[in-house]
Amino acid sequence: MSDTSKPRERAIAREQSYVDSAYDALDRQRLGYEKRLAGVRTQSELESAGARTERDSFATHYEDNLRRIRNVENRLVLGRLDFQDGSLEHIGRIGLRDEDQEILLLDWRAPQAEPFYRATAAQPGPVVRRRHIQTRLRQVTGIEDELLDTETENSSDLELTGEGALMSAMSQARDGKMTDIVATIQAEQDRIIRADSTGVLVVQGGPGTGKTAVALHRAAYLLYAQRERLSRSGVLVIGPTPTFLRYIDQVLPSLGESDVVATTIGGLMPGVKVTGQDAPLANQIKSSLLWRDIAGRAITQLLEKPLERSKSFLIDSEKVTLRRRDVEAAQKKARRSELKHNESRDIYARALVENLARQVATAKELELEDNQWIVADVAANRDARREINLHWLPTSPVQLLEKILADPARLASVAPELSQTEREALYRPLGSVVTEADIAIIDEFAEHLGSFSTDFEKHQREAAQARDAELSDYVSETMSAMNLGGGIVDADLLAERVGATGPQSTLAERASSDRSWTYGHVVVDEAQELSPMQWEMLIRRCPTRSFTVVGDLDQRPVGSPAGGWKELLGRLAPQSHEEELTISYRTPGTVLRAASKTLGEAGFPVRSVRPARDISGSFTARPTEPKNLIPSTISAVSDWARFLDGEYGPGGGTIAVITPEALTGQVKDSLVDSSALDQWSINTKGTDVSSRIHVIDSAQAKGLEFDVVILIEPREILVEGPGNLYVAMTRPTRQLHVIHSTPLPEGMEEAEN
Ligand SMILES: Nc1ncnc2c1ncn2[C@@H]1O[C@H](COP(=O)(O)OP(=O)(O)OP(=O)(O)O)[C@@H](O)[C@H]1O
Repeated sequence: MSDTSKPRERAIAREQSYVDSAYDALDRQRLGYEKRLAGVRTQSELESAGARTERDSFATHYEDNLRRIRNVENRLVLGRLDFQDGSLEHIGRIGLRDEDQEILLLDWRAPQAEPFYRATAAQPGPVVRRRHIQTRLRQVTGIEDELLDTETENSSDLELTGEGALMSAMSQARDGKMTDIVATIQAEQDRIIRADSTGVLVVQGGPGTGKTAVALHRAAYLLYAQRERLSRSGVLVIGPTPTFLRYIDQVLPSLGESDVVATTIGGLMPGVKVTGQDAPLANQIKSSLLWRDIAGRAITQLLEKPLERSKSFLIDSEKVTLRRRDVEAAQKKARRSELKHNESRDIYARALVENLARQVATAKELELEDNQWIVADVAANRDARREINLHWLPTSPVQLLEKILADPARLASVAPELSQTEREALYRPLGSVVTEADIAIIDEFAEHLGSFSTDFEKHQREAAQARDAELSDYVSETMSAMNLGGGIVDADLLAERVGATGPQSTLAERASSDRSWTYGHVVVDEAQELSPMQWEMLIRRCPTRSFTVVGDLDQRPVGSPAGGWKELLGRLAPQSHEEELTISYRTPGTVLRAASKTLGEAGFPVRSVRPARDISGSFTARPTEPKNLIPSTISAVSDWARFLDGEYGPGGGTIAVITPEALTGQVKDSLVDSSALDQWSINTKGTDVSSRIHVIDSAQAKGLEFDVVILIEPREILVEGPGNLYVAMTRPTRQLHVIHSTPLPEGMEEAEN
């Protein structure tokens, strides 16, 4: 670098050499793990199972680390803080040290990195300068400095930090995958990300205020700050739709974190797949906490029935009688055990088998204690077994729900609170598919029933538990012998990982396949939609009640629970406290104002949201004839795709056509068939988030964003629900274009003029 070069170029060159040394350190780590991995892999001639297990455990550990290093490669260095005393710190996606163990990069989550997100000109603390470093691949492409020791005016009244980097992040083309915001987290977001994890933190925020981003960065923060606790229990993330989960699935890995289970509410019961949908009334009834009482009644009335009349059998040529009072006594004994229904069945059955065996022994004038073969004969008698089973039926939760819903008389007897109309709304024949609202009920039933497994499965489970215990001792010895561990792995964890067979080797995979798994922390996105039953299910997943709950009450669909957050959270309310996010980083001001005006005019005023930026002309509307609705849509998609080509290069950016529910299929088919759109990929399956063009309804649009939204017939979407229209209008980052053959809703018309 010559002396004549400008100060900015010199600064970039200096940062480049720092960034180079950070990547050198990352490469050294990578090489180290690659070597060790190759080393354990070459130990192929291992005789004992223990030695093989040891090799596998280390291989898994090295592979995990290599994956983590690969994931943080992009934009490794985020920026730098200069302090009053002349010292400086570089902030990175992960912490790194050089060969002399000196800190090269501070992990963004370290307490010393906090001022990078929080220091302001008004409250700079010891910081004199904050520098954002922009990189592409391993190249520094720009720096942005904020001097905090001078009375510099913030260019907006929003107190945005790193405005240049933020504006550049916000105006990037969307590609169907959410990216992390670690370089540009804003102060109000950072306070939430680093908040204490005890209790229920509720984050209310309008569309685009970064609730999802904040919730995921908070998960990464907690995994860092409480590594010890959370690496054993994991974090559960609940999202609204499978498409949404795909949309966010890169964020945590890019922050170097993977011990997270991300699922929808419908995915929370291992082995139960949701393929159906309830009508609104059935959905509403299934949300009610009433099912907690129904569960108890269903079990006592349907599965633990009294014996109406005594039954006699011939066993070993002796006549024995199963009496009503003996069945009752056996049931009482089983209930006293306080085990769950399926699990206490052995106690019940053993009592009755013994009762009948005693009758046989008495008739034969034998001592039962000396003649245990009689017990075996009774247990093997088909008639006796059948009758005993009938009064304490082992059942799976799905079977129990099926049984209740398929039989109106049964439903009436276990749910007398429901009206005839409500019971009719719930009816469905045996063998029907499971819906999302069923899941929380199935979970409640499972809680009362306990595990339902065949004897073979029981035996397998016990054997696996014994194996895990042995393995844990073994790995612990090996670990101390090899000086491994330190921080994120411990003997039990490693043993669990190694001991698990087949693909179920990561904590996330094991947690998601175990209904009774309890997580260390639960993050709930789009939380405004959860029903009381669904909250109950989540409390079970995290009995310590450490939750981050993010959502927007204004985006509630019709039929969602009413009231504020306290009402919504039910039993979680006493532990909850609320924070608010107020600045939208997605939606241009013009579009936000149009949405707010439209909802206000329709009689559903929404909370105010301050836009971080505006794009003039970002809201447009075009009337059309009903017969031209589809051709107009096709030509709008084509026009806007070309517009995006011009803005971001060919194929850049995404377009969503958001339609009323009834039109989605027709519009999608027409777009797919249209030769005018041949050159662009259309998401036909629903989950293909990387397509350029999407045709969805407002429910499917939840949580997502697109460069351009083409909104069809907004008046009809308003009829579906004000929350639906609010969601649909606030998805674009660049342009909202409305096509309508019916008049625009009132506020929208004015906003357009
Ligand atoms: N600090 C930030 N820096 C850069 N981009 C940000 C920041 N905060 C949020 N964003 C971006 O703003 C967009 C909206 O964020 P996000 O989806 O988290 O909002 P949300 O509040 O969950 O929205 P909604 O309620 O509408 O689903 C995303 O593209 C996100 O990356």
